[in-house]
Amino acid sequence: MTEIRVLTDEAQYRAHNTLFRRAMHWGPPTDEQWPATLPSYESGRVLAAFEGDEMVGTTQSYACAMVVPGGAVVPHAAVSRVGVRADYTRRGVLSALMREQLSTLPEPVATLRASEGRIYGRFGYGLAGRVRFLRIDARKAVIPGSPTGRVRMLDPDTSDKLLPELHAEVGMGRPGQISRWPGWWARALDRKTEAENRVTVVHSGPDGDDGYVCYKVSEDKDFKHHMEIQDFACANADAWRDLWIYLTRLDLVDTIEADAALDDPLHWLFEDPRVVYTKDVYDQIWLRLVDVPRMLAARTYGSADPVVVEVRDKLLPANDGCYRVSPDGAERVEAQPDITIPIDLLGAVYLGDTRFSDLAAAKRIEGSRFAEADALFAGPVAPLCSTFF
Ligand SMILES: CC(=O)SCCNC(=O)CCNC(=O)[C@H](O)C(C)(C)COP(=O)(O)OP(=O)(O)OC[C@H]1O[C@@H](n2cnc3c(N)ncnc32)[C@H](O)[C@@H]1OP(=O)(O)O
Repeated sequence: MTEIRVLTDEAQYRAHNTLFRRAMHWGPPTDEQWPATLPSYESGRVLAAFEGDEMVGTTQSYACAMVVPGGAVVPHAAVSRVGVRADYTRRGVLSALMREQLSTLPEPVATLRASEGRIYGRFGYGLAGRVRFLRIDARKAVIPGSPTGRVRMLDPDTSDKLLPELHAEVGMGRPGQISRWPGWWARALDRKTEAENRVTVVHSGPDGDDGYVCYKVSEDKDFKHHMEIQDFACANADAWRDLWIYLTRLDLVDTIEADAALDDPLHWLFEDPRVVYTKDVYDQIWLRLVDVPRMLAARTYGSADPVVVEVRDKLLPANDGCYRVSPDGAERVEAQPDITIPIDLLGAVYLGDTRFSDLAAAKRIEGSRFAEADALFAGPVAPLCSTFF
């Protein structure tokens, strides 16, 4: 009989971390890694599955906040470290963990990064945001014109102090972006394991600091230099352009690799748009609406005639019901539905990455008036989450 417990002390957290890491085929946390990992264990949010006294499965979540279409910021649970001991898989351990976690989360929405695409739909998570992985030919990347602001390089101590504050100001510009919690920063800024050889530069415009980029450059066996953009956030187009001017004018860099939103207009910066090559598009945000009435009311909607959407949610049946969505908002109603949609697919359309008409074409949902629903849920910009957890 699987029992789910809330873990409470450091020894249990370390066992949790070891189990999760083994499930991912990684070794246990080293003594060097552990001090920066411990702050990522938040009291009350760490669950483990037990068979008798043996820990056999893990999950946890971090409390933070997420931007929804229209710009509102709502409480959000970042779900992570899901793992089941290899000798206990396919016996319902993950299912028990997910049921317990979903029924006790205080936040109205949760997201996670999925190791595999077939796991989380059954628990109501839908693929809600994708990301492009770009490679830029830095030797040919010419941005005409001059920068408008100033870019300055930070020493590591200044960067450690400034970045959390600056990210909170400039890093929440798209639906799907999430705030960062202290345990996230503890790991990201840990110079022993993560931040070694990382460079941070900050952009300032007329109103002060308004963007930053963190990058690392490494050299391969053929003496080519490759830059990896690790973190990039800015509040406006001038900061964005100036930071890219800085990056592409750096000496001794052959290629630059970066993540970007599907609609990122980066190629338009360059004289030759082909210097930006999309290497891959992969799924990033898997989103679970935990409290559907609250989340439908939190976002804004485009212009179209109202549509009644019927939601079906086996795990959290309080969400079941019909919701009338219009440009003025969303409310629960007793009415004939135009569209019936399972909770995972409502998650998929929520941030605007996917359209109802695409799901209908794929025979994943039924109903009518998909064009109106598309117009209501469409957003001006594609979602993105630049915070890996
Ligand atoms: C957010 C993150 O942390 S992502 C990281 C997830 N972790 C990993 O990938 C680590 C390696 N894998 C594991 O630890 C485990 O196999 C897990 C967590 C993926 C699944 O745990 P299990 O306890 O085996 O899942 P459980 O037995 O509850 O299965 C539930 C259902 O999901 C299905 N399922 C589980 N894992 C997979 C998978 N990898 N691919 C396809 N289906 C899967 C099961 O077949 C089962 O289907 P059913 O309900 O139709 O019978």
